[in-house]
Amino acid sequence: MVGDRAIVSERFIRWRTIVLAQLPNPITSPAWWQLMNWIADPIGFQDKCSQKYGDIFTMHLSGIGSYVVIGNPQAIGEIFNQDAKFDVGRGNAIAEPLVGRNSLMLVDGDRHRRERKLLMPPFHGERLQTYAKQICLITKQIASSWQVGQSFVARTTMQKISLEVILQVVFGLSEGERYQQLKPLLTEWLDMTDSPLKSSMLFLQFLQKDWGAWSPWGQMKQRQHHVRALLQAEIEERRAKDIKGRDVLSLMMAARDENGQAMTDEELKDELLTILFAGHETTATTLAWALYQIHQHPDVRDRLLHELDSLGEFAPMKIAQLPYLSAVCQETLRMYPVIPVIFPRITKSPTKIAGYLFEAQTALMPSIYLVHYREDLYPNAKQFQPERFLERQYSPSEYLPFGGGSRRCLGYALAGLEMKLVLATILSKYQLALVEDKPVQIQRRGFTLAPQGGVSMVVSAKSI
Ligand code: HEM
Repeated sequence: MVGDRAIVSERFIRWRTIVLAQLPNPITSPAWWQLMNWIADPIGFQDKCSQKYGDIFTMHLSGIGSYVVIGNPQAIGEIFNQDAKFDVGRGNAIAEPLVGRNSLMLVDGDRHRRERKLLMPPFHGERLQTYAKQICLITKQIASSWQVGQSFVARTTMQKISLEVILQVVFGLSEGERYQQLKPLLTEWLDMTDSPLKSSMLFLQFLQKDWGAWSPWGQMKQRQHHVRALLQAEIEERRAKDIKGRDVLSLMMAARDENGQAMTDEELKDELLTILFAGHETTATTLAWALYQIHQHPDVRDRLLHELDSLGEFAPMKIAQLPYLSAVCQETLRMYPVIPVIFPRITKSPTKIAGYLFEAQTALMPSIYLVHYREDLYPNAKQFQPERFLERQYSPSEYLPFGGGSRRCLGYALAGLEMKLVLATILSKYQLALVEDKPVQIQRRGFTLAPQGGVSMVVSAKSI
């Protein structure tokens, strides 16, 4: 028996070696070790691998699969330019337990094009202007409880703001019993993966066992069930009362595809959860990093305040156009990609990228982190220098915080607007300071990367 097992495992190792040998620069450490590193420290792991193997290498994550990690902008440009040659949705199956199988993130081909067409309008163009005032108001309301001398955790407060934005702007909920139930429930649900250890249940299938309310996965499923039931009740009530709001859910319910088909209730719920997961933590975390960097650099803060003052009035859409504020947000997104890699692109047929011919079914994973820290593109890449975005234009494959091609983040315009308006509202009313002088480290939080400890801040002064 032992001999049989040895032969089988030897065959497996030989097979894996052949498969990996066809992919560029395979990492040689065991697959389980690579998975542990990927979960615990995806940034340090990528740093070490790129130093050893260059800007294109292959990692093998035990139980998940092999990925060709790409930190080379030319190669990424080739991928973006050949969108139709790749599937993306099926590579995101890992997110299905959270967002549901109809999620935009999980579908491909015509289905993806249809869903994107239905979902795009509420997040772009004039629609955005209607959300601007709401975002400023939400920020003012949440910050109004701050007292001088009071400390707070920036990420937690930014999460309150971004959750409220999603609830009001997307779900159309700002009061009532359903809103009161959903708010704490969503926070508890999202906080279930707030450390690398807790995040491992998203990556390790053997932890995804529902053994009732005492098991972490059981609790996860229970909360999900509860959230979905509340969303279903909201959809049914709106339909029964023919309520037509200006929020994204109302627009989604009214949208029809080219065949006159509306979205089903399951699709509506899956897309709401997709927007919640994709849009809320990402924006909150980036805002926390922005506050951290702005308060580490008094010159940046002074220049921002000067720019805001020069406007005279507090006009949201003018704020959104301010060049230095925009550069501060861009530099924050460069240094702290909340999602370190974009969605894997899976070749549908043999495809040539960067001189390599990849067989069908190869997963290519462009790395935002590796590109954003290239010294040839961003000199002194470890330093926060917003000016670089005023001095130079970067191509879509050199600067990709929101991914690219046909899968580019659906909410990039909303996220950009929200970041600028929240920062402008807070900076013009409050003087804040960092509680600690030491550097804040990056830590995994679910599928995202966040500041360890969340960035502790204190309110030093308020202006009326
Ligand atoms: C700072 C905030 C945000 C960052 C850094 C971010 C980043 C990203 C990235 C890197 C992708 C993958 C794109 C690719 O593979 O090419 C993505 C996809 C996506 N994002 Fe965002 N995002 C943010 C905010 C938002 C917001 C506010 C929403 C919704 C309102 C949103 C909704 C989505 C959706 C639905 C997708 C999937 C798109 C598709 O598959 O077609 N994101 N995002």
